[in-house]
Amino acid sequence: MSKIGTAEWLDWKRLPLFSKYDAEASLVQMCDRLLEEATRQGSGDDYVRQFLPQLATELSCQWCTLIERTPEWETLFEFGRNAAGGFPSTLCDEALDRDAAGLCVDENRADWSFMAAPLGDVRPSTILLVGGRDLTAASLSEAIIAARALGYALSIVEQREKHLRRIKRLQTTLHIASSFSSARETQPLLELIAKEATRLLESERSSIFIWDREHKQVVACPALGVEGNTLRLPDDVGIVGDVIRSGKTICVDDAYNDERFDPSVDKSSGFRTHNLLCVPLRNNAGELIGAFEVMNKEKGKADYDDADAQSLEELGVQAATALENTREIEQLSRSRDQLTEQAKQKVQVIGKSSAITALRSTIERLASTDLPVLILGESGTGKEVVSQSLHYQGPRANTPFIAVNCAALTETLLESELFGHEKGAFTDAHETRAGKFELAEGGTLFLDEIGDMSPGGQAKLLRVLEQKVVTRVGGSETIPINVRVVAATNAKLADAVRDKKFREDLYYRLSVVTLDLPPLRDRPEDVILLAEFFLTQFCSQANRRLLKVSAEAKKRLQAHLWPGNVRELRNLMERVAFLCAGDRVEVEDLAFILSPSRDSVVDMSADLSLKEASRRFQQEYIRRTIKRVGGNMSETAKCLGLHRSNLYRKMGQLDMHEANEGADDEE
Ligand SMILES: Nc1ncnc2c1ncn2[C@@H]1O[C@H](COP(=O)(O)OP(=O)(O)OP(=O)(O)O)[C@@H](O)[C@H]1O
Repeated sequence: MSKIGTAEWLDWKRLPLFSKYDAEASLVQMCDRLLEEATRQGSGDDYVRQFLPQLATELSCQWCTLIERTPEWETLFEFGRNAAGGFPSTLCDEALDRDAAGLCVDENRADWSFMAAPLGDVRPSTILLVGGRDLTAASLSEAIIAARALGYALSIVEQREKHLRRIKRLQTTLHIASSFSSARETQPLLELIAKEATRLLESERSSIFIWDREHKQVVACPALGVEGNTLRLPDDVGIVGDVIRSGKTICVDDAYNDERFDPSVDKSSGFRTHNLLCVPLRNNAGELIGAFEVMNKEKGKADYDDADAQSLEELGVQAATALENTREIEQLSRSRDQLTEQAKQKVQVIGKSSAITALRSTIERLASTDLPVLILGESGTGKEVVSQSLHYQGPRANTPFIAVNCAALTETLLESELFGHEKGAFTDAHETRAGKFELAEGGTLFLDEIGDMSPGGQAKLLRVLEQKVVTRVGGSETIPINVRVVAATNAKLADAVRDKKFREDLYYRLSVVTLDLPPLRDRPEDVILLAEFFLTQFCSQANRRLLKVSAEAKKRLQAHLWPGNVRELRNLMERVAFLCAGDRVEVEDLAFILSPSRDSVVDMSADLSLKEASRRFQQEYIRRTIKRVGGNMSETAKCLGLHRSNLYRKMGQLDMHEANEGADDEE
């Protein structure tokens, strides 16, 4: 250490005024250039390295250095050689304490002096120290000006670098957030969050602790090194517990010397935490959902600081939002799977006849393909059930199944119904609406009663099937579609083709595979199976014990001709389930319902209003007509003097279930 004599001092406030002709004037110009350079330069320290030799010349000194007390004195920049060899620590300490520039002579070398000037409040622990042979107190004012200028220059660049670092981190956070948003599952997302936090915060490891309020626990995920990769801990223990309780960030520089630190996680994972940063994890609504922690800042980096905390908090907001999204997606897909499973259970093609057994195995084979299927059969034979079965047994099961009753739509409506329309495309088009093809995207579109489609409708449908794009009515944009089309009809479509009522090209496109459903009267062995299947469904709906069917009643059911096919049987079982008085279905229960004479009788015994009496009469009358014409709805409509779509509407108004089954998409 250098010995120094009595020092002379000058502080910033007592700096004399000087004119542009004074010696200091050129130094002021140098400082001006220094500040300009620092402002221009984005980062780096070239401007200081260039300034020190110029300053040495200006002050006529041989050694020029910037040193910082941390609390030991450390050299930041240096130019020239300290010929005295020693270091005037007393002068430097005093310069900082007094906030004044000081000059003293080295006691071992009378020809060598030191001059120390503090850089001021912007760099409170740094000083400019110079050494040389010809230093005099006259240079103190120059040293103090140069030191101040250096302080401002360093702080300008420091601030700039801080801002640049912040911008870079924000950019990285944004980039990371976009990778979070594409995650669909929680577990891989948690691993991604941990990986990105580790990288962004230059750390060794990161963990997310999800707060399970109900069980007063936090769940560490991923808990690296822990068996099963998850770890549950009480929510009031350790640093994480403190963060959860206070909702505030905690930074720890020496974990094992911090009494809040709980080493049990280290014990379970075999990891050794040195320092850590733990921030509260909040969702978009600001609710605390856990804590987010990074551990062991990379070697060679400073400890975690406020900028790190800010970055981790910001990343935490993105992580929490993404986690909530994946949870919602998972919940939705779970309930979607449940709904699909329920739908699958409901859609069963019941029967043990050889025709139905063969049909089931054909459905199984066709379900995995995208082949267009045409289902033929009398009304009520199960065409829609078969089409649903094709859908739910195949890879499209989780996607929409949309049914359209082509007979229930007029030609003008059909187009907008199938292909959608733009707002204002026609008088009633108040809003833009997607068509059934769009709604069925990825899934199956069931075109029921295809035989009743108008020629114009057939032409448009053919175009869509060929080009696999739809254009909304009134729109110009073509929308690509990926939809499996299954069509059905109770008409003799081949005859309609021969009679030129149905386009041949469309017929061949739709009927790549044809399934012909036999009427119920041709498969009496299925009747009891179906009756019991429906009875189970309706008894549970009616909240009553399952009804047994007596042997006599079974015989009666099998003897019936079932003009309305399975639908008729189903409706009968519905009425039985609700009306049967005993625990067993006896032949009398069926005789009452199946008897042709009773079929036409409307119970007028109760005190009915005229409106209710006529409603019941209409129901009965329509039912009777349907029965009379063998369940053919077009025929029924004709007999009743109604348009087919008006018949469906009427039946809907009369709460007749047959209407829903027959005209799902009735306008
Ligand atoms: N094999 C079957 N197994 C189970 N239920 C069936 C079967 N066949 C028909 N059904 C039931 O009978 C009713 C009528 O069937 P569906 O609507 O599929 O007939 P459809 O041939 O499409 O009639 P329509 O030609 O009048 O539209 C439905 O409730 C359906 O669930």
